[in-house]
Amino acid sequence: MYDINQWEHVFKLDPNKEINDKDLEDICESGTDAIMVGGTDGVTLDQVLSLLARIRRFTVPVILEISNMESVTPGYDYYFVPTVLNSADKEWTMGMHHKAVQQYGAMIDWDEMMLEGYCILNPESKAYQRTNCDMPNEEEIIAYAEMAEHMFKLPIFYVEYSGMYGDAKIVEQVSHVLKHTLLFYGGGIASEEQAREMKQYADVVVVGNVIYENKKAALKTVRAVKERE
Ligand SMILES: CC(C)=CCC/C(C)=C/CC/C(C)=C/CC/C(C)=C/CC/C(C)=C/CC/C(C)=C/CC/C(C)=C/COP(=O)(O)OP(=O)(O)O
Ligand SMILES: O=P(O)(O)OC[C@@H](O)CO
Ligand SMILES: [Mg+2]
Repeated sequence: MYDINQWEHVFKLDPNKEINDKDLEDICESGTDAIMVGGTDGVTLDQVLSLLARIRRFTVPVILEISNMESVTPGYDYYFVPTVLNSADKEWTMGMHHKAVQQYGAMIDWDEMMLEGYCILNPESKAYQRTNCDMPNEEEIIAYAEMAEHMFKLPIFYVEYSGMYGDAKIVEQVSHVLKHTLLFYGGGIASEEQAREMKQYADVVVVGNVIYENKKAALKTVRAVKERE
């Protein structure tokens, strides 16, 4: 299913982490709507190519979430490009993007590329620290979501708690101000209950680390999200 508007569940695989063939097969055949390949650090072209070749044995759509230009390669179904809205540095909102477009603009298929407006809310996460984020309060988070929807018209607003289960009330508030922009939630989902709770408000729930820590629990999140009325 290649229509992102229909997606509800995505597994995120970190190219910088090992996964054996059986686990990869179970994840790809789980009924998830897509596999996203991405991580904050240590992402190399070799890892990104190798995961792509292994995931391609299955029919699930596969997305590269770009974290650096060195590891971009053709062959993915979609390219998701993060722009970190609560970063204090222009570099992470549009600076790297500006350079990338100057260098690779002619090669970009714009229909395959989607910008994700990230709001990173876990100060302990690598992504928060790497991109020099500021911690927004509730009103500021809502304002970022409104900007994503009405000013920048981004296809995706991503409430990111990478590594930590987040505040469902915030996700609920954000859901009220988004109509066209899809709401992605990711961070710390390790059980069916958590997946179900965040799915009440998010269009798409993203499940990452638990794949490597407890595959059985990870697989159950797919059913939890999809069973919901
Ligand atoms: C060859 C070909 C097909 C070319 C075309 C490709 C294409 C579509 C190019 C687009 C050009 C473009 C605009 C590129 C953007 C350039 C770029 C590098 C932008 C910066 C992106 C960015 C802000 C990265 C920062 C890191 C970040 C926010 C990553 C998001 C993923 C994330 C939060 C992962 C969480 O993992 P982590 O925190 O590491 O968790 P662990 O602790 O578990 O690892
Ligand atoms: O790894 P976890 O904490 O599940 O987070 C998923 C994803 O939002 C990370 O970018
Ligand atoms: Mg991770």
